[in-house]
Amino acid sequence: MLLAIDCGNTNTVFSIYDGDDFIATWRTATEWQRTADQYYVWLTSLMRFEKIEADITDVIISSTVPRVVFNLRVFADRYFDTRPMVVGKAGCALPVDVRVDAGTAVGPDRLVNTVAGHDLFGGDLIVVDFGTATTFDVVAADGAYVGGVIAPGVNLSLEALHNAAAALPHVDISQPEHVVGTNTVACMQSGVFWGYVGLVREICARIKAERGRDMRVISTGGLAPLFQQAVDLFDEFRDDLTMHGLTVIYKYNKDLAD
Ligand SMILES: Nc1ncnc2c1ncn2[C@@H]1O[C@H](COP(=O)(O)OP(=O)(O)O)[C@@H](O)[C@H]1O
Ligand SMILES: CC(C)(COP(=O)(O)O)[C@@H](O)C(=O)NCCC(=O)O
Ligand SMILES: [K+]
Repeated sequence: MLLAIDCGNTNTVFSIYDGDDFIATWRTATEWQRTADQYYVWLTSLMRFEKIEADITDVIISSTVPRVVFNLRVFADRYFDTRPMVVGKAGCALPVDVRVDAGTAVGPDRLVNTVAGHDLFGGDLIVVDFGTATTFDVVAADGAYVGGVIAPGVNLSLEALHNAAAALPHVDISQPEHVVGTNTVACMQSGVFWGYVGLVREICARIKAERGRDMRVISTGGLAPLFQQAVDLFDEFRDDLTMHGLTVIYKYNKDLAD
């Protein structure tokens, strides 16, 4: 069985697959100090709770936080006796080209999203991922990653307002009832929510214009449905897009090795 680990700047998601069958998924906060032993205790107690008996033989990791990779490697080696594939590192080939400026270290999550988007929806795509940052990954007709856009994440924007202005409280994102807020929280929610709708719409329109073609917009991340329900921003939403990409990259490398 495969353990796929998607480590973002805020959360790390662990998913187990048996061949193509999805078995289970769990999420924990990303902390680079966490040791291999801590990962193991956490994961096995959740597996026991859900009565899942998984015989993990392979591990694949994508991490936007370089420092966590060391302990995740030890985790795979010590408890599953396997050398993990790490996206962006030697020994982990990608089934798509990456066409960016020389020396650019593209976030592995963006490469994985590109692979997943191409596998599920073909080419000429914009993949929007609502993570710590909001990323737009541009996927060419042949599936190559050809660049994109990085914008501050939704919660990061709200946190920045709260941290920088003494009178602004901590606020959770939601769709405000009116654009014109009549209290502080409603004003902040309006600024970030409608500002974000505009940001996504404008960036997607400009990407399509710059590339001179229509492109499908694929979204992922917990906040995508919140924006989609307000206005038609995306053609497709896939909650598990990054995980799906990890399974595609795993299979691609397994086939190369056989
Ligand atoms: N379903 C959701 N509803 C509200 N907030 C969410 C949801 N999913 C994630 N978030 C928040 O969105 C931000 C990004 O989360 P996540 O997608 O896990 O980021 P990353 O992949 O960068 O670790 C975090 O602040 C997280 O708490
Ligand atoms: C842009 C990101 C911070 C997004 O990370 P996330 O929000 O998923 O934690 C990450 O993809 C990253 O560190 N990228 C490196 C620079 C680049 O992709 O060009
Ligand atoms: K991500």
